[in-house]
Amino acid sequence: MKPAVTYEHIKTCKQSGARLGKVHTPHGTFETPVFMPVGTLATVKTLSPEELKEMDAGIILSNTYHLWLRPGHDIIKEAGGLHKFMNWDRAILTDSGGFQVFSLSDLRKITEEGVHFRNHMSGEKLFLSPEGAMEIQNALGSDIMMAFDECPPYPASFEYMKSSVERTSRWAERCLAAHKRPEDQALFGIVQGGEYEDLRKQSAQDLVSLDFPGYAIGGLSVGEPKDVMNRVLDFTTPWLPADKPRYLMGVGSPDSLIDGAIRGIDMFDCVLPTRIARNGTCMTSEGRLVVRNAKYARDFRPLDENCSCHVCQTYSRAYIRHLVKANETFGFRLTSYHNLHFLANLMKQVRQAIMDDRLLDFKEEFFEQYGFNKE
Ligand SMILES: CC1(C)O[C@@H]2[C@@H](CO[C@@]3(CNc4nc5cc6c(=O)[nH]c(N)nc6cc5[nH]4)OC(C)(C)O[C@@H]23)O1
Ligand SMILES: [Zn+2]
Repeated sequence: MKPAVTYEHIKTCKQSGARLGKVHTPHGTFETPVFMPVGTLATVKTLSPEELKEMDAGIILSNTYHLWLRPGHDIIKEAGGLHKFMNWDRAILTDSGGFQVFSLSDLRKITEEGVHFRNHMSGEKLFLSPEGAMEIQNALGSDIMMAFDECPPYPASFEYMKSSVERTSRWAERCLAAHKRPEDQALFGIVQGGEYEDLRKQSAQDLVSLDFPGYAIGGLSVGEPKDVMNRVLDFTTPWLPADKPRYLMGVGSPDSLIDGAIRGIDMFDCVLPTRIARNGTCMTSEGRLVVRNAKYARDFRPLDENCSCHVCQTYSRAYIRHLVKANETFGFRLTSYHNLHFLANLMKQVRQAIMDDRLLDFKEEFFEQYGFNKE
């Protein structure tokens, strides 16, 4: 059977080893490396699908855990699936819920069967298993589904991490067995193992032996230093097949996106750009800009003088500062639009640098201008 999602390798950057590719899905093709805007509750907060198309977003992310609790996957199924429900006709990836349980709710108890926890809003006792996570994602109809995994807290002991990796591998098998629509929806495995090289290798080999159509690297962007993340990528990606997509979960700062692409990652997601936008912080080519600062009260320049987005062509820092200070929703729409456009444009520049075999040079130039080298 033809897999629902396939990876097409275009070229490898001679200077960095980064790869340029395309991912073909039942809802269209997107180029990689790609940053995926996060739409946890079936909306990329404050923005419309039309605005996301303006910035050429080819895939967005949503969450099993959140949509199961609210509005309920049965309602979304009745609506004809998540694409129809939210009027998004391009690709959707859904995370499986395991991580969200750990990052959102307390009173969690993990067993071989699955995870017992409380609804983070109502306190109601709930249970989620690999089979449950598959049923919900099959109902949502996402093009890419994630396996139900455990993302252990950082740091974790080797012993705990080893038993967790082995359970996550057993859960991955249960996910494959429970997945009802492999011809329409691709199920990606999630590699765990913390910062332990042999556990990352064991996790990757366990999952590759199950022949998933794509692989995520989980257990990162959970508070570890950036050099730890980069080291884990260096010794994990070589165990993943070159002809399948590689997805680094939860990563969205400009430096980590470039460093991840250099290490062979194709897909990224993070709430960072839209989360910081809602408190008035913007990503610009000269670094972060906190537009609510008083120094911008009479600054009539755009957020970013090097940005081609409609926000930067139309509105001033003074106006956006005024809106954000007044807690006006339009202000957060403008900062969110710009931040996502900024990352979409960054990934376009990364793809061009790979095409031109100069991603390491691009990294140097970008870091210099953005100010990372000063960090
Ligand atoms: C960077 C930034 C701003 O992103 C925020 C906040 C804290 O980090 C984030 C992002 N990091 C992140 N790591 C992940 C690991 C896994 C994983 O191992 N398995 C599965 N199924 N899903 C995952 C999703 C992940 N998201 O995770 C939450 C808690 C969702 O908020 C995000 O700091
Ligand atoms: Zn802009």
